[in-house]
Amino acid sequence: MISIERLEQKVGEFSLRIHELRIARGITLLVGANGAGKSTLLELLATVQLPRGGSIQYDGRSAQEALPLLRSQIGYVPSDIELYEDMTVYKLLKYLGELKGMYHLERIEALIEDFRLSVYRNTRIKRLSAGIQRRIAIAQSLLASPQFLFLDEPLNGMDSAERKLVIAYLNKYAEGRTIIAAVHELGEWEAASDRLLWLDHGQAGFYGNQESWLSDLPYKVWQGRLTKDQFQLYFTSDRSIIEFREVDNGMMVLRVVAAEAPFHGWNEVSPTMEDAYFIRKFTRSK
Ligand SMILES: Nc1ncnc2c1ncn2[C@@H]1O[C@H](COP(=O)(O)OP(=O)(O)OP(=O)(O)O)[C@@H](O)[C@H]1O
Repeated sequence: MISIERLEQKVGEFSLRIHELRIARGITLLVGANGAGKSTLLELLATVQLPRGGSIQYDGRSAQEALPLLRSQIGYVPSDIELYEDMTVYKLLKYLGELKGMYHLERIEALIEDFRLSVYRNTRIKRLSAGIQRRIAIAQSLLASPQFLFLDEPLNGMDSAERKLVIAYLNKYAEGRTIIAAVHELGEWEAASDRLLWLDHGQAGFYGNQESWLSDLPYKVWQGRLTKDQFQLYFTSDRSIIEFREVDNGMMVLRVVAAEAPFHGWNEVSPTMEDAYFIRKFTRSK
C-alpha cells in the first residue's frame, strides 16, 4: 500500500496538494486534464522528485528513510522515453539489467518473450517504431521485478494489438503489487483496472473502485436524436455533449449529460468509465 499524507509540491506556479490518500495494491488508473499534476505525482511516487511537504510511504517505508532500498523496488516509465538508440534491444535490456544489479539472463529472455520483442532482439532501437520502443521501455522497468510500478501514458504510440498485450501483461503483473498508470483512454482498461484516481487541478477529486466511479454521479447520460438545425442550436448553447454523430437521414445522434431527459423520447443510458470522467469534469466546471 502507498500512503500519502499532507503532500504538497510546488512546481513553478503549480501546486500538487493531496491531504490524505491510501492507494491499495492492484492497478490504479490516474486520470485528469492536461496540467492536472499526473506527471508530477508519478515523479514523486517514483522518487524522481522528493516531496517538499508531507510524506509518501511505501508499505510503511518513506523515501527519506530508505531511498536506495525503495528505488530497488520501484519501476518507472516517464511519458517522454529516451532509450540508447544505437544499442540493440537485447544489449539495452542486458545493460540496464546490470545497472540494476540484475544478472539473470532468464529474466531478460522472459521479458523479450512476454513483450513480443524476439524478432527485434538484434535490431538497433532507433530503427523501431514508437510503440515497440515503448514496449521496450516498459520491459526495462520490469527487469528487477519491482513491487511498485509507475507508468506515465504507457500505451502512447502503440497500436491496438500492442495496447491489449501490455494491458493483459500488467493485469497479471499487478497481483500483489502496486501499479499506477496515467492514462487518457479509460475504456480499454475496463477489465484490468482496480481503482481510479482523478486529479483535478492538483488535488485528488476521486479515489475508489470502478463501481463507485460509476455511481453517485450528480448527472445522468441521455441518448437521443435531433435534426441538424436543433443540433446546431443545442451545440452552441451547451457544453454537456459527450458524443455526437450524423446518421444517414441527416439526423444527429447525441449522448449528453443532464439531470433530466433534455428532450422528449430520449433514453437514459448507463455511463461508461469515460462518461463518468466527463460528468465529474462537467460538474466541476459548473
Ligand atoms: N519544471 C516545471 N516548471 C514549471 N512548471 C511546471 C514544471 N513541471 C510541470 N509544471 C507545471 O505543473 C503543472 C502540472 O504538470 P504535469 O505535467 O504534472 O501535469 P499532467 O497532468 O501530467 O499533464 P499532461 O496530461 O499534459 O502530461 C502544469 O501546469 C505544468 O505546466
